[in-house]
Amino acid sequence: QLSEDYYGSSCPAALLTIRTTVATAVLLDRRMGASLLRLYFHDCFVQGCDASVLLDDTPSFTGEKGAGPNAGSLRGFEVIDRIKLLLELICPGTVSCADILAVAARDAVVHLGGPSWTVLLGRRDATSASASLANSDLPGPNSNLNDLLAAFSKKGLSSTDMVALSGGHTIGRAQCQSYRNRIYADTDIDGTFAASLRGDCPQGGGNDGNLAPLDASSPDYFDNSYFSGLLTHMGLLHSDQALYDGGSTDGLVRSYASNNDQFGSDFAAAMVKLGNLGVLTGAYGEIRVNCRAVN
Ligand code: HEM
Ligand SMILES: [Ca+2]
Repeated sequence: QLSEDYYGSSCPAALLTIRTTVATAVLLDRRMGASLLRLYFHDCFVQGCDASVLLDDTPSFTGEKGAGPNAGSLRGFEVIDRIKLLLELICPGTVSCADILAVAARDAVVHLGGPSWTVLLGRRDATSASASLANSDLPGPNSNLNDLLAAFSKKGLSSTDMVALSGGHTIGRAQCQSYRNRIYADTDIDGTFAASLRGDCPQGGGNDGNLAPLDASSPDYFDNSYFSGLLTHMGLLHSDQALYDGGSTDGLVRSYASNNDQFGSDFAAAMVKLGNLGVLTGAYGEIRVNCRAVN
């Protein structure tokens, strides 16, 4: 029941406002494109695409920001705040934070050279959040292929959707604590690649926050080189290499590595599916005035 032209008469400048704010943010910090894409994924996988991820903790409320996969790692909240501030000036109480996340993710991908797609609109914002669902439903970096397939299947997403969406790791960075296990314990990793990462990510601990690109060859450009990297055993996370490790998804990884258009169209289709998860419409939810707090 989402629709393309949802804000066509109520807030005709909404899409342009989001696009220009995202463009500015990405110009100032290329990584922000990746961070906005991840924010959308972490919203939609927990309670659905309802902006639950944006709610701040209060003395009487614990949201998702402190959950394991999010704490000290999710970025981009200030960009969403800036967009919301502008939209509240031009059409108060109209555009949901959940729709802002969905459009910003699309625009971020486009700005970094990736595919485009139509974002259906009309999501409303949750009045609750779930730290426990964030901990249980977001897959961790040490997941194996079965874990990944199960986590996506739980959301009604296919193995093709899972592999295509994992291609989101064609942009952005991960912290040492997310790939330490991979560079010391895994055997299906390129030796030179592993050695090059070890210096900044000591085995015994420390430097947990040091960053490495998820796609070593073009971390700020949205292309299929993430998949080429998997073919040479240069996936940064254990969960990345799990997609190409002798299992059922090897063939799809090879296809995406050799066909950027196929990756782009499957990624776009899967992003639309992701955007339909658990959406609140009609009388459910609200249009938050401030994305960090319920009205
Ligand atoms: C398949 C299961 C997935 C796992 C296990 C996973 C795990 C992770 C981890 C551990 C990080 C690094 C966090 C840190 O060290 O701070 C990360 C970063 C990232 N993830 Fe995923 N992720 C998955 C799927 C996705 C999907 C579906 C998308 C989007 C479509 C996505 C987009 C990103 C992006 C763009 C970054 C970099 C963010 C930045 O640089 O700020 N991930 N992911
Ligand atoms: Ca959510």
